[in-house]
Amino acid sequence: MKFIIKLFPEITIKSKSVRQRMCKVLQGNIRNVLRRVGVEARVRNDWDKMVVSCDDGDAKLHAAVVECLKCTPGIQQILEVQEHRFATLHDIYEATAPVYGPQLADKSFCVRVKRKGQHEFTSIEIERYVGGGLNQNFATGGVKLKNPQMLINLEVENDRLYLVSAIHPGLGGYPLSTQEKVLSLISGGFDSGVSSYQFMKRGCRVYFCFFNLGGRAHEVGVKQVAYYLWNKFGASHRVRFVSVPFEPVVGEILEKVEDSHMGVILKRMMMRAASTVAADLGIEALVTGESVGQVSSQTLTNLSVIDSVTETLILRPLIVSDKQDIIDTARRIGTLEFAETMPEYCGVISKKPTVKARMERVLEEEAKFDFGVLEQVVKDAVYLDIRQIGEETQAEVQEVETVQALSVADVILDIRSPDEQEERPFAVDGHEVLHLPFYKLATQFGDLDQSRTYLLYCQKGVMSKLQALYLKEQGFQNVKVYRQDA
Ligand SMILES: Nc1ncnc2c1ncn2[C@@H]1O[C@H](COP(=O)(O)OP(=O)(O)OP(=O)(O)O)[C@@H](O)[C@H]1O
Repeated sequence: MKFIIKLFPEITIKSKSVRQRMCKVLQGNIRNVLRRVGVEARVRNDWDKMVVSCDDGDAKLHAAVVECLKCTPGIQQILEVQEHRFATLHDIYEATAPVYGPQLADKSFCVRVKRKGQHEFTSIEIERYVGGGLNQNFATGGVKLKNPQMLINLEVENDRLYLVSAIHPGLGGYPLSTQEKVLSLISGGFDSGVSSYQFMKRGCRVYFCFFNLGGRAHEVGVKQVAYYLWNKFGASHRVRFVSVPFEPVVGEILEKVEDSHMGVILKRMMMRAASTVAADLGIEALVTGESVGQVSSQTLTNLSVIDSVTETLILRPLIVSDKQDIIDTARRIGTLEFAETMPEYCGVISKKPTVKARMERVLEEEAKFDFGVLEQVVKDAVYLDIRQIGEETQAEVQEVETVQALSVADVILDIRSPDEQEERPFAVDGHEVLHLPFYKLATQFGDLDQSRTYLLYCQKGVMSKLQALYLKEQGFQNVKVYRQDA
């Protein structure tokens, strides 16, 4: 299969050398992400577009290739094409007729051509020639320029003809890693997932930093979101997931800091720790999901007090976004369901948080805080290669059996999101498959018939392992993981 990749529009205003560098990066990124789904692709750079050629086998793999390209930053549009060489106008018709002619029975149609290069004919002449030929030689429903039942898109460039069979919108943005790295403070809610995604789309390698405020389930959940985002939009490059065990800091704040200042001081502690982690990773900017006024304590005064704790640049891409827009983006990128069910583990919620923190007062409160505690948690931070999240889970859940063979009493529990279930229906011959999306497991697994054994199924086997671990922790022993290729 061949794909034409239309580059992000901003590339046209880049200098030749920047453009070359960005294209080279994108070429590599495309190869990398396709390799992850088992496809070795050739990527030809043609200045204003790229042509990706690969053997993508069956329909399932083809869909996986398209999905990868749709989620790769720096791509504006993806055209599925057949490539032909031609010399004359008639050659174009000859290549087009066998592909589209049989599909045109009784259908109105229209031919649209985009042309580049020196030719003896114009785009309109090609449209007329090919359209006329198809209309004469096949039993079509006639040419209709407005709202035809079938639109035939052709791209002509020098001596190459591309027959376009499908057009998919790309992500836009910049190719990943053409911009510098950032450290995203991720808490698993709607906001930090979206802010992380925005930086990936803009071409930054997004590393993740999570402050564990207490709660294994929260950490599992946040790891899931970070892994999901990386796997979907950023898998061309390795990044780290850093988990900082922040419970001792929370304890220290609860004990020593006056109630109204706890929130601001917790954030200042996070920024101090994140700056150290960032410096350690050679990263110059932190990203958060904060926006003005979202909660009463996210005032400009407080944000400014928070910022002053570090020289590291703090970026807040959602600063003026409306919550509904953030939620809509979360839904579009697939993080909504994670966020909706993320357990809240913040014990440091002031009953009456200050909206106008004063610096002197903050310093006074912080003077009571033992900074040795902060130093220690930063030392204890765990740095994971994000790919390890899958592997780590595997190691942690040794006691969760992964099975391939099914016994009659087993029930497969498909825990994928409803969208995914609809897109890629999953069935096993002669076996019962129940559907319970992962975000309902915590509340509804207990309602299932507990005399049965449930084999959790998801596409990649990562989520099912994490969830199996979680259920085991909740005391359910009747869970295993189901892999077709276990
Ligand atoms: N436990 C945490 N670990 C890492 N970052 C955090 C944590 N808690 C908060 N943050 C960062 O601070 C930002 C604001 O957090 P806050 O709790 O005030 O808002 P929020 O609405 O809960 O954010 P989100 O929707 O991203 O969870 C988050 O977007 C995130 O970037």
